[in-house]
Amino acid sequence: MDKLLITGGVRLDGVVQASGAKNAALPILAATLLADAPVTLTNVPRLRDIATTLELLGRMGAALRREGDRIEVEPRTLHDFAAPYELVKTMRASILVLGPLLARYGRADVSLPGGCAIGARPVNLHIEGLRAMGAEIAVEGGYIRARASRLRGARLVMEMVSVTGTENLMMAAALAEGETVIENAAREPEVADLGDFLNTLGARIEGAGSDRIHIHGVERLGGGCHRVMPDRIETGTFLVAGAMTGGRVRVEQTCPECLDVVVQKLREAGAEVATGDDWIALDMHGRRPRAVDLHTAPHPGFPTDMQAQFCALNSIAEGVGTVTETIFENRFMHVPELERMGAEIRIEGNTAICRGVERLTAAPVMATDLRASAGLVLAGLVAEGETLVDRLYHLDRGYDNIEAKLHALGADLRRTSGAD
Ligand SMILES: CC(=O)N[C@H]1[C@@H](OP(=O)(O)OP(=O)(O)OC[C@H]2O[C@@H](n3ccc(=O)[nH]c3=O)[C@H](O)[C@@H]2O)O[C@H](CO)[C@@H](O)[C@@H]1O
Ligand SMILES: C=C(OP(=O)(O)O)C(=O)O
Repeated sequence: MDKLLITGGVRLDGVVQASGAKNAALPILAATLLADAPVTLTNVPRLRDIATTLELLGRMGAALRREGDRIEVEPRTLHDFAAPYELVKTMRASILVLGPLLARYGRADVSLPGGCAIGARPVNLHIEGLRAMGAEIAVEGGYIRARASRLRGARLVMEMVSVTGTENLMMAAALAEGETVIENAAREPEVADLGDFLNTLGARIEGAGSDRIHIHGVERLGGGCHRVMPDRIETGTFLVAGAMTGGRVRVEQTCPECLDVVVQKLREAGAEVATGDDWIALDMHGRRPRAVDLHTAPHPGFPTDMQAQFCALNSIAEGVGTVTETIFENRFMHVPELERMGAEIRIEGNTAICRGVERLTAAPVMATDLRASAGLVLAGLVAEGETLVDRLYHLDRGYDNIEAKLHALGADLRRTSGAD
């Protein structure tokens, strides 16, 4: 099992290119199932979750070709309409094939994802929305078994803001008969990117990226080409790395307007941050960050996927900072590991109260989920000594070549196999 060995204490300095966004590429790959012609995607990140999605699409019968960051999908050879438990359990985003399969092929058997290390993660809103569009859905044996001759457009009012829920329903509605309106839709930029992709294939979607999405169902979707948007969470992670090490980091090929709140928090932490069309440059001028207070919220609020990284920042910052998690009930698994490195953090309900320490000390730590791993890597970058981050497969789900990118910024780290 791969581990990351990090020698802390280097002030990061340099330029890094953002990869394509995992959380845009996954729904877009699922949406290729709606098409009636080949689809080409570019800027697809090299991640374990992408490999899992390709395995899923391949098992269903899609023909796939991958070259670097480019993936071609021929969906017309599809013959199997199931997402089995063994794949869904490794990647919750598999639930995103539910809407496309049902809308395009009239049937889908998708394993229930269940919870994961960060919380319960229910999908009742996906099921209720599809039912409102006329689908017959049974939940049995751990599977969602959905059938529909043709979905009908409907007015869907989301009781909670759900990112994958909005995406599943938007994809299903693209091929439904008539009009669908999704109220209280998730406003994440990745939802907008999915809407743009579907419109490229011939869908008629307005308002994706706002809280009200209007979809005029069409008879068929054709092929097309789409460039996946940049990864705002990867971008934010590198910026926090710059801030924590007192360094200077410029992220290019990214999406500054998707990171407004994160940039605001970095400025509050004392960083000088400049932005351009597609770049963000952070300079911490060798200073120690100031602790920040934040609470996670659906976009445009502070992203839950950046919370662990800011816990790491607060752990070495000046002062006391509070991080309140409102999306998931159990997303503080990084806290006990940070404490093993000397962080002083107290959890009260859904808030982590952190009094920054002058320095962390290296320790072997264990990653429990994707962003927790990112938080521990960041802590390792500033800790005294050699930090060994175990269970790196979590990190590989969502960070494209992270060690090479950090290395380019001057970090001292290397991947080791379990045998080392
Ligand atoms: C709003 C939000 O920040 N969503 C995050 C969520 O997306 P993801 O799509 O995984 O989760 P949702 O957005 O659906 O969940 C948001 C909230 O709604 C609840 N819920 C969701 C669906 C449902 O059918 N019933 C229900 O009760 C969830 O328990 C959660 O508290 O995790 C992703 C991975 O960390 C993040 O990238 C997203 O930013
Ligand atoms: C937890 C994440 O992903 P997933 O929803 O695939 O578990 C994430 O992107 O931070």
